[in-house]
Amino acid sequence: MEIRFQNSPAETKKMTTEQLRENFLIENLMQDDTIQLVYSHYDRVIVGGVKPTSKAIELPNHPELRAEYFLERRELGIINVGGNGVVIADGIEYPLEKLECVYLGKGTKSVTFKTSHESSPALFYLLSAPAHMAYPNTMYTKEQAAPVNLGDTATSNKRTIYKYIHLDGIKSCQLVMGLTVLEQGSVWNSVPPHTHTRRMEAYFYFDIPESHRVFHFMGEPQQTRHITMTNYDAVLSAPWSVHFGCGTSNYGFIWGMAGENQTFTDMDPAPIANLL
Ligand SMILES: O=C[C@H](O)[C@@H](O)CC(=O)C(=O)O
Ligand SMILES: [Zn+2]
Repeated sequence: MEIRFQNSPAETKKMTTEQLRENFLIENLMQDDTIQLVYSHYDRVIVGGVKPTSKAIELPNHPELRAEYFLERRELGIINVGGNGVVIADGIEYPLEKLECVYLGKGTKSVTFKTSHESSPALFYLLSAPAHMAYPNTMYTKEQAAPVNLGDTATSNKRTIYKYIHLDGIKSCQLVMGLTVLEQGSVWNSVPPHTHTRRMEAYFYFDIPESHRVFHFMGEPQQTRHITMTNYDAVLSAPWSVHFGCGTSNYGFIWGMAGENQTFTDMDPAPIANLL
């Protein structure tokens, strides 16, 4: 597990492209028969990826957690962006098709990931945050996520938001998690932009065609920077940072947050006309 400490706004505005990428970009999350984990000190969130192909993969413990097992004092959100797969939590199987989600609460001792068909591996994206009580392990399909249509083709941001873990969906201590899919011809996400200094956020981009890229914007609203994202890359958004992006094609992304509150609409607008 890689550990990433925090960066201040003052430090971040002096960073080169390479430094921005080293500190905020998370690459290579999906590698054959491995689990990849990155511990961010922004709200102590762990971002991960699991790609089981021929064998089952277990969620490991890590000495940095000083726990008996990974979820002893943590909760975990899992969304599959690949072929059909199964998450097994304390002996109970949760079959997950593409874009389905399972939440595992504090106290879940054993977690195993499996692919159903080796020819089309499951790709599990993980987001974990510290938890103070045990909410029940719960699975949701796309339909249960109450899809909401947002944006407009005129502004190239027509998209559908699926909310999985939030106040009116799967209950959690602090995780808020879901995904957004852009329609063909729509390329801008999360516009108009916002910050929420009460919560960090992480974006994980998927379904970006191989020869295309998403330019993910970050930084203080009057000190924006961008990070060029490839398919299956994630990016950390500091609580003080904007997070929005523009692709050279349409794509999808998983968003997830943890911090002071779980109110999805608790956002401070960063109006487009004020961005620098
Ligand atoms: O705080 C909320 C997050 O930034 C995302 O949910 C925004 C998003 O998915 C979108 O507008 O498409
Ligand atoms: Zn946000």
